[in-house]
Amino acid sequence: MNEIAISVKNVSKCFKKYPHPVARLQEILLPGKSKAEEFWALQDISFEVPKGETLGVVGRNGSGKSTLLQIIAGTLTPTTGAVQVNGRISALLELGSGFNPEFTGRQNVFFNGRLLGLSQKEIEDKFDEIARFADIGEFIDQPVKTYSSGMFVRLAFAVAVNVDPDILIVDEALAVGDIVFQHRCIRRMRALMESGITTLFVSHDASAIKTLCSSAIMVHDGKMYTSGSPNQVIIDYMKLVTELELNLAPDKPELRSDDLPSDLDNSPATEVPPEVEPVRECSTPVESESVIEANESTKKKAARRGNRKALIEEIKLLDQFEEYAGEVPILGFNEEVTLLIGLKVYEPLQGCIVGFYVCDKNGNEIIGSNTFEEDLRIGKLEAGEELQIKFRFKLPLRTGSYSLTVAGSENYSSITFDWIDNALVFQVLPPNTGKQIYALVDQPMAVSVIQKKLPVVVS
Ligand SMILES: Nc1ncnc2c1ncn2[C@@H]1O[C@H](COP(=O)(O)OP(=O)(O)OP(=O)(O)O)[C@@H](O)[C@H]1O
Repeated sequence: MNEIAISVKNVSKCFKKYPHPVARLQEILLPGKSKAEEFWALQDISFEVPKGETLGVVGRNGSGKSTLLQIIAGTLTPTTGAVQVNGRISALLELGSGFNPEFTGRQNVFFNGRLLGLSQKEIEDKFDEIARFADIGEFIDQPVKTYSSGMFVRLAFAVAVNVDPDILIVDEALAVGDIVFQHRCIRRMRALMESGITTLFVSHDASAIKTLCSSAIMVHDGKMYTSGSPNQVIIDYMKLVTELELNLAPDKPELRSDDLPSDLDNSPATEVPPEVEPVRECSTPVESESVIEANESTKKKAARRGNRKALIEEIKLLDQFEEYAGEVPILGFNEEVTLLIGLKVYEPLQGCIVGFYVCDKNGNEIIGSNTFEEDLRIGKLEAGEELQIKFRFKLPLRTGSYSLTVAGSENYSSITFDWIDNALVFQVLPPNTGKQIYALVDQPMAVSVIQKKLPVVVS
């Protein structure tokens, strides 16, 4: 069994909230007459992170993520519960926390290094690498109070990732630096993850969570809402966010497999749309056991959200001959396919936009578009109308299995009426030329070589 790097057991955190600052003083002077209100920022959170794993933490603003990370990093104590950490933690929690504003960047590197348990010699050995990574030039010898927020994060990140931590905790800090720096951070974090360190990564960036993390948790209103694969947690997160926007939020996460029809029962629709599964054409017999497995797993992971003013009632892939490709299509490399989306309107719409993504196993969006971007405008729609939309595109993809996300939103409000993740899974076969595809997508390309002959040496 994997060694556990972080164990969080039944952790809760209660803050006191005072109506005004004087109330805090009154509490000290007149104990027993406190006007403070208790606020539980975290309630009964438990999870474990095995050594070497990268755990993504997602949740809306104020859900308790920073509080949780600060408790794990040891800068806050839990009110109840326990945290056990095996290894040295380097945390990038709040911008500039741990930096003394009067010290120069150089002095802060040494100050922080010592706080993290490194010897003077160890920091001296690492200093050049830290300064190179931060890349803030002469500012390294200026007081950090003169830094821009970008410089701050550069130095903080450079220190955090170069002190040989066993556990790295990163809270959203990557969003502050410029794009070049963000890329450098991601590369460095990947290298650290591959070297076997344990990472906790808080971000609102779904694709960063999906690409960087091996698993994820979602905190909502201070409670553990869901946990699992990054892709599934992001799907649950997006579903909750949409439902909260539409005032449809459930108190608890819903089952994600067979309960799709009932997951929007509170919809304000006047003419109630039928309870539907995400539509797959089921009449064609499945071809093999692996196909059956793929279908079962699709069904388990499919997730649906939206206000149901219109519903996607048909999703089919057609092969290069425009023939139905089956429930779990197996398609050729670069095959031209047609995605057919059938829509039924249940309440009037001020026009709509329908789109799709082809996602890889981690949920990264590889191909996608929508009717608006393709210059196809769909005008006002009345209840009862039905539409069939076709996207035709090629699949220049690496061999493997992919899923389709299909969605529609109302034109002017941009409110989603139906969004189905993992609506359908399909396989892409290797190219029959024998060419090996290493990247996610293969582009046709021209290659040439100019070989310069070495001058003939006459002896
Ligand atoms: N020191 C504190 N005293 C009182 N309440 C606090 C304190 N720190 C945090 N809170 C409250 O606890 C809740 C959780 O805050 P936290 O910063 O952990 O959320 P978050 O998920 O990290 O949010 P964000 O994504 O905006 O950073 C919030 O309602 C916040 O106001």
